[in-house]
Formats: sequence, C-alpha cells, structure tokens
Amino acid sequence: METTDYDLIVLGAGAVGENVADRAVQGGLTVALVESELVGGECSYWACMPSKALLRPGQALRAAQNVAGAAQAVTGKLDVQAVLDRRNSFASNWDDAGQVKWVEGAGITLVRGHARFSGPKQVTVTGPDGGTTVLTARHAVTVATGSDPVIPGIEGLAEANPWASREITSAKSVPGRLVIIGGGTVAVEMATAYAGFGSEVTVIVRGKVLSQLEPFAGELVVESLREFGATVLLDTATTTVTRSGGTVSVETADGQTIEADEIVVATGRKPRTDDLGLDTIGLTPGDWLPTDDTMLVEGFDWLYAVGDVTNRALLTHQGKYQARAAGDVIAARANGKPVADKPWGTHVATADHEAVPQVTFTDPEVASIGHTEKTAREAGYNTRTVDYELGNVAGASVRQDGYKGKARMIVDEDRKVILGVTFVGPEVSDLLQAATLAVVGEIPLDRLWHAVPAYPTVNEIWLRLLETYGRP
Ligand SMILES: Cc1cc2nc3c(=O)[nH]c(=O)nc-3n(C[C@H](O)[C@H](O)[C@H](O)COP(=O)(O)OP(=O)(O)OC[C@H]3O[C@@H](n4cnc5c(N)ncnc54)[C@H](O)[C@@H]3O)c2cc1C
Ligand SMILES: NC(=O)c1ccc[n+]([C@@H]2O[C@H](COP(=O)([O-])OP(=O)(O)OC[C@H]3O[C@@H](n4cnc5c(N)ncnc54)[C@H](O)[C@@H]3O)[C@@H](O)[C@H]2O)c1
Repeated sequence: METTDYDLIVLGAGAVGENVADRAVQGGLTVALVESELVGGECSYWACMPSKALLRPGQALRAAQNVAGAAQAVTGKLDVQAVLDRRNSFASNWDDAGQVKWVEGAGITLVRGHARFSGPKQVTVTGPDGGTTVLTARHAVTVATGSDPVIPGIEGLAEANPWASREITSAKSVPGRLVIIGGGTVAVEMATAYAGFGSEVTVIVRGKVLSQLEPFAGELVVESLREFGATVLLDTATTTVTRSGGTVSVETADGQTIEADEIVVATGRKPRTDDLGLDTIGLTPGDWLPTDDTMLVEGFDWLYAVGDVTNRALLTHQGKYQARAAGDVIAARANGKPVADKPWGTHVATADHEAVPQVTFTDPEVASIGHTEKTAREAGYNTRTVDYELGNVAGASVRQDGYKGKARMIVDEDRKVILGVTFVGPEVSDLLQAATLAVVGEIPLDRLWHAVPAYPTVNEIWLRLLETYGRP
C-alpha cells in the first residue's frame, strides 16, 4: 500500500473535476485527480458530445430542405452509418488518451481507480489491478463524481434490459422501433435524432414535455416531433414493461400497448455517491451533496463538491463554472489569500441561482436563460411578460422558408431589467449568449435600446421584444 499527500484531491475526472484540478494547479497547489472510468467523463463519451453529434446531421439536412433552391439539391436521406461514424469520432472512439495527455500537461497527477473516503481528508483508491493507494489531502477534497440515470420502479422495466443515456448515445445501430420513457431533455433530443434516422419512435410522457421551461417550448417541440413521424403520448403513465425475445411491450395506464425493439429510460438523474465511503465522514451514501456558493459542502471546511453531484444545475457548462470558482477559492484559502465570496465575486457560483443558460438541441431548438414567467412570479418579482413570433423577424424569414418560432422576455418591472429569456426556433442556440449577458449584467432596458442588432439577422428579435415592451 502506497500513501501520498497532495494539497487537493479531486474525485472524478469528468469535465468538471478536470477544471477544479486545473484551476488549483494554476493557483500553485499539488493535485491528485482520481478517475475510475474514462478521463473526460459522461459529457465527452456518453452525453453532450455524442448526443449532439447524433443530432447535428439531421438538423443540417432539414435546414437545407427548408430553403428553396437548396432543397432541390438535397433529395436523399441521412446516411445513418456516416452519422454514427462521425459520432464515434466525437466520442474519441471511447478512448481517453487525448484527455490524459491534457491532464498530464496541466501538471495534474492522474490516479486511476475507484475512490472512496476512508476518513476526513483521506481517500483510498482501488486501482484496476486491485491494489490500493491511500491519498491524504493537506487542504481539501473535491467530489466531482457526477450522476447516474434513475430507473423508475415500473413493473418489469429493470428486467427488460432498458437502455439509458449511455446506451442511446453510443448505440452501434438504430433500432427499427424505439420507445422512450420521459419528457425531459434526454428524451426529446434522442427522439429527434432517432426519428431522423427513420426509427419508429414513441415517447411516453407522464406529464408535459420540457415542463421546467416556458410551456410553449414543449408544445413546439412536440408539434415538430409529430411532424417528424414520432408518436408523443402526453399525460400518460407507463404501468408495465415486458420483454419477450427481441420485442419489448409497454403498457400505459390508459390501456395502450406499444411494441418496440428497445426501450430507453430518460427519467432524470441520481447522484453518484452510493459507493464513495461517505459514511466515513458523517454523510449518507447515495445523497446529493448540497454546497454553499463557494462549493463547500454544508457542514465542512475541507470538503467541496462540484458538477452534477451537487444537484445545482446538471449541465456541463454550469459545472465547469462552479469548478472555476471552487479551484480558485481552494487555492486562495490554502495560500491565505483574500476570498471574494460576495454575490458575483470571483470565488462564488452566483449564476447557478437565477442565470443558468441551457440549450435543448431539438428541432426547433430551445434556448433559455434565467427565469420563466412562472418561476419569476413564484420568486416574488413584479414581472411583465413580452412575447414575439420569431418568424416575423426579417433575418429569420431569410434563414429558412416558413421559419416558425417564438421568443419570450420576462422583465422585472421594478428595476427594468431582464430576468429571463426563452427562444424557440430553428438554430436559436447562438442567440443565447446575448440574453445571458443581458440577464447577468442586469443591463437596463433603456440601455439595451442602444445595442442595435444587425439587419437582417435573427438577432433583430431583440429590437422587436423591446418595441413590444415600449420605451421604458
Ligand atoms: C444524454 C445526455 C446529454 C447531455 N447533453 C448535455 C449538453 O448538451 N450540454 C450540457 O451542458 N450538459 C449536457 N448533459 C449533462 C452533462 O453531461 C453533465 O452535466 C456533466 O457530464 C456533468 O459533469 P460532471 O463532471 O459533474 O460528471 P461526469 O461527467 O459524470 O464525471 C464524473 C466522473 O467521475 C468518475 N467517478 C465517479 N465515481 C468515482 C469514484 N468513486 N472514483 C473515481 N472516479 C469516479 C466517473 O467515472 C466520471 O468520469 C447531458 C447529459 C446527458 C445524460
Ligand atoms: N442539451 C442539454 O443541455 C442536455 C441534454 C440532455 C441532458 N441534459 C441534462 O441532463 C439531465 C438529465 O436529463 P433527463 O432528460 O434524464 O432528466 P430531466 O430531469 O430533464 O427529465 C426527466 C423526465 O422524466 C420524467 N420522469 C421522472 N420520473 C418518471 C417516472 N417515474 N415515470 C415517467 N416519467 C418520469 C419527468 O417528468 C421528466 O419529464 C438534465 O438535468 C438535463 O439538464 C442536458
């Protein structure tokens, strides 16, 4: 058994863990980064990258099909094998050599194996060969172990060998018939991709689709999924699942039976903390790890958590934002330097509360930041909602024939600043950063009138929203 000391030990080398480690090294600390699977984590191999690689070819094809002149040139279907091959390269063929090289180049010590706490500031790593190493942290330990899919207790589901996010994003071939349970981001993105590949897709949603967002987002996405040939069952509970040979039968509470070749579960995530030795430090295995805004786990002065495992915002960019704050604050505290932990300071992840941007890469895309009308009112703001049809913007009509979409801006009437923006429409994802700047910067509406959008771009939606609101 080998024992080694580091200033910081980071558990989990996903995108978020890598970033904490990097910032701490840049702050002058020694860092051990422990990884049990692939360096790069879920996002690189089984989530963001492969899923977006599966979606983009269909989006590009439809974009061309919706512009007269270009449409005549693209009369064929997607080459599904070419899409899967391109996806494989975006997942680095599930080989982490490139990311290992980056970690080593950044001056971080990579330790391969499964990490478990064996006491305060002490982590025991069981390596691939079964050998153990005990790592001791001089200053801090950061948990960045991510999340796993939840498999709900639906009768027969677990026995039917369901696919979850890993299997659907890394599939080697496309099932002829696919049933997806869930109405969140994974469900609608994968329904969009696989319907585009020609799979007969049924999505079973117990409530509404994308229910955390503005209601029109889910409505427009459902409308287009149906246009792509998918069946979307709303307000429908799944009661029983049975697999017989190659066929899965799914029964719903309203008496329907759906048959498919594969079933995909996309019903949310749970923290990857069940086998982490949390009991040795007074925490409960399997729990999320709530933190303060410097990412310190509640009740500790040496234990930090970042990324999915905190349940703050299960998104790669938001986890990496937390990681930058955490890596820097751990280094500052270790070096006895000042800590900027007031809201919007260097060492806090303030934006997690009311300024989280997210894109759902369906077709139309959904791009949102900050509050919806509902959450703003629930938070006690005095709000006004401003809506505009995106298709009426000149830039949108040039981009695509029959462009259809909608934008909504939520204004704080007391301060005359924007609390949230939602865009739904083809290729709206790149409109989002301007909205993020407006929300985070709390730019007054009267100043935004001077931020002139170029004509004719889809960004002219900003002028239309302001005109609809009226001069403040
Ligand atoms: C299908 C899908 C698509 C998504 N698409 C997007 C998207 O487009 N954009 C976006 O922002 N977000 C997306 N997300 C969410 C995003 O993937 C996560 O928010 C992100 O991966 C979280 O990063 P993380 O570093 O916290 O966790 P992870 O990426 O899960 O990394 C955790 C790492 O810890 C390791 N680990 C776990 N336990 C131990 C242990 N005991 N010892 C050692 N190592 C351990 C794991 O092996 C893993 O490598 C998607 C999610 C899914 C499921
Ligand atoms: N483009 C992106 O940024 C992107 C893409 C995919 C995933 N993600 C992130 O990954 C996380 C996981 O995504 P997800 O889609 O699995 O979760 P989610 O929380 O977005 O959606 C879960 C869905 O499952 C439903 N559900 C939950 N329990 C159920 C049950 N027992 N029976 C039937 N339905 C049930 C919910 O009503 C909801 O519709 C999300 O937090 C999301 O932010 C992001």
